Amino acid sequence: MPVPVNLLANTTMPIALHSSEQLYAMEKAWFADGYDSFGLMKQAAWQMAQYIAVLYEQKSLKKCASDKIEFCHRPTYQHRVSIWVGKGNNGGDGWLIAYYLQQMGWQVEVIAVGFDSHEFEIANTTQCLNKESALSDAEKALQIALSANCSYQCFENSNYNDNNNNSEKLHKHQQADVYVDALFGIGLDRAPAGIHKQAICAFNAATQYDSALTIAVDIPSGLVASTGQVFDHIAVQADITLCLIARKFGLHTKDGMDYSGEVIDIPLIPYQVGNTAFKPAAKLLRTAHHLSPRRQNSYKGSYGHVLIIGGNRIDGSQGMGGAAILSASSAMATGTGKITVACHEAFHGALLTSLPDAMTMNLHDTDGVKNLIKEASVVAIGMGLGRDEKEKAVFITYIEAAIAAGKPIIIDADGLYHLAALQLDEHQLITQLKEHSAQHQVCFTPHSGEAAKLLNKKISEVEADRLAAINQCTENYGGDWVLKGAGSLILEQDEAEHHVYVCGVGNAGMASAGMGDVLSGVIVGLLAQQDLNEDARSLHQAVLLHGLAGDFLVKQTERLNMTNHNRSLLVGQRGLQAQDMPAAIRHVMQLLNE
Ligand SMILES: NC(=O)C1=CN([C@@H]2O[C@H](COP(=O)(O)OP(=O)(O)OC[C@H]3O[C@@H](n4cnc5c(N)ncnc54)[C@H](O)[C@@H]3O)[C@@H](O)[C@H]2O)[C@@H](O)CC1
Ligand SMILES: Nc1ncnc2c1ncn2[C@@H]1O[C@H](COP(=O)(O)OP(=O)(O)O)[C@@H](O)[C@H]1O
Ligand SMILES: [K+]
Repeated sequence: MPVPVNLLANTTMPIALHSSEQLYAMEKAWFADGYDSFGLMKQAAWQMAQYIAVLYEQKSLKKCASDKIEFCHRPTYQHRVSIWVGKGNNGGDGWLIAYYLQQMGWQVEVIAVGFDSHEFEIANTTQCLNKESALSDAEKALQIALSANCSYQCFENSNYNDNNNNSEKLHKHQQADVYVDALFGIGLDRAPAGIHKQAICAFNAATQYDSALTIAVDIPSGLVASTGQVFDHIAVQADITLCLIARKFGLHTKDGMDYSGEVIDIPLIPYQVGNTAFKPAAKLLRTAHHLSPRRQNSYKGSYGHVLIIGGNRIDGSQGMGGAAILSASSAMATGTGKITVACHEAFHGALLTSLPDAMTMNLHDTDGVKNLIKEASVVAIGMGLGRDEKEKAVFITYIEAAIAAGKPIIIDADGLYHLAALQLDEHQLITQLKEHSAQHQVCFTPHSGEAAKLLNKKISEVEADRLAAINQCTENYGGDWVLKGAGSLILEQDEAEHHVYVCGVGNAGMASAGMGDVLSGVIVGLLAQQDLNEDARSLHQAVLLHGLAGDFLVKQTERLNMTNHNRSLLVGQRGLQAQDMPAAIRHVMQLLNE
């Protein structure tokens, strides 16, 4: 059997990511160009059936190797597949996969969710068969499977529900080697409820019970293709997702990565149909740009002077000196020439102990800091700055000075907090910053909580559509943005257009205190190094570098040249601390230099 080619598996090119609306538009244009929708569904299902057979064989081979037993084809053994179908076209794909796998000799059982048995009686009549043209694609697919006598049953929750935690009862369904999820595809537009919610839970329980290979058709059911949102943790947990036509944005951000497993593309149609080219919603990035070597004839001034403003101690409250120290250490690790940290004097000793390379300035020495702003190549402000009115005034003063001096500015953490308050007051600084961003680089780095404040929304509203949120941030404030989190979004503007990227590296070990401060340090450190080209100094490069460094500390990552992998740096996800990052950043920088 020919092995289908996974076109994008090992590419270093950015992968285009699309919303559901864009996918429907692509399909529509394709059909308008004279291609048949049911033909496309058959093609999709045939390819997926082949993948399922090959992927199952690969899994069996791996298991034999790990159990140290010889793999042999057993001609008498019939592979068993359980295919769970919904009523939309995703379900249509499922019925056709059942038909093709049965042709290929598999023992097939379809679990039909949301159907009543009456529909199958109608579907079986010749009258219906004769009116094929009046049927939807999903109904045609069902017809084909039924006419080939594919075995099916309607999902009834009582068959799967187990109030007594009795695994025998739970396992009333037929056992299978492979489970295929064709319940919902890109059409999911609300939280699964009732029978659908029950079916998703039962599907996950069954696959776990059987330790079976779990394959999602197009997208795991329950995951929203345009946003990456899963409602109340109700979604199919897939080992592999066979992604049809084009990559879905939701597979790579927010909940997407937790549910989709390995993603395999089945492109089916070209991205450009006739004269219509489809601009993706975003691009997935996994590899950082190469760094050019330094010129021999250079000195520290050739690599910029970073000014970090933060690390405050407000009387009677916690100190936040660590934020500025982490940021400065990370900037230094990227190779910036000089660093000054304007932080509370109480932290100068600690700063110099951990980073003797840095210079210090009293955060509240207004004239001194303003003079430094004039000298600096880039200014990062906000990490551990403090949130009271006094620090708000400090923030305004230093931002105004940076704007007046025409400097690139990075605003993070408490700086974003003040910005949100200033926008409520309709403070002129918001307009000044926006105007400044038209000429100079201004980067804002909120997580969802900070973005919510900046947009006067609830965090849940930002989380429900992170892409819309980052676009809104740019609209309101100008500048370039990172919306941090799993699958961080990056929005960069140039004169012609916005570029949105999804960071495809990083891990949950990075969900720990101080990681954001590290990121601001990487951003400001790269930006200061004018010898690097535009891509190598960009915001997306900084986010990638930060994620790669985090991955580097947690696992062997194929994204970097592993022959040079320094295993002594490995700390694992739970052990990962922000203070580990500068060493890893240096190592990743070195690998990118080769
Ligand atoms: N001919 C085509 O257009 C092709 C479509 N394909 C498949 O078709 C899929 C999209 O099909 P559809 O647009 O029918 O979408 P789905 O199969 O995802 O189903 C959408 C249906 O489910 C309902 N629904 C949405 N959320 C629900 C919820 N929470 N609870 C209950 N019902 C809910 C919707 O109202 C709609 O009726 C793709 O993901 C892909 O698998 C592929 O076969 C390729 C070709
Ligand atoms: N689960 C995750 N996967 C990938 N990256 C993550 C994850 N959790 C956190 N990060 C990254 O770590 C950083 C955390 O930043 P932030 O929330 O501001 O932390 P802090 O305020 O403690 O410094 C961000 O860059 C974020 O994208
Ligand atoms: K699905």
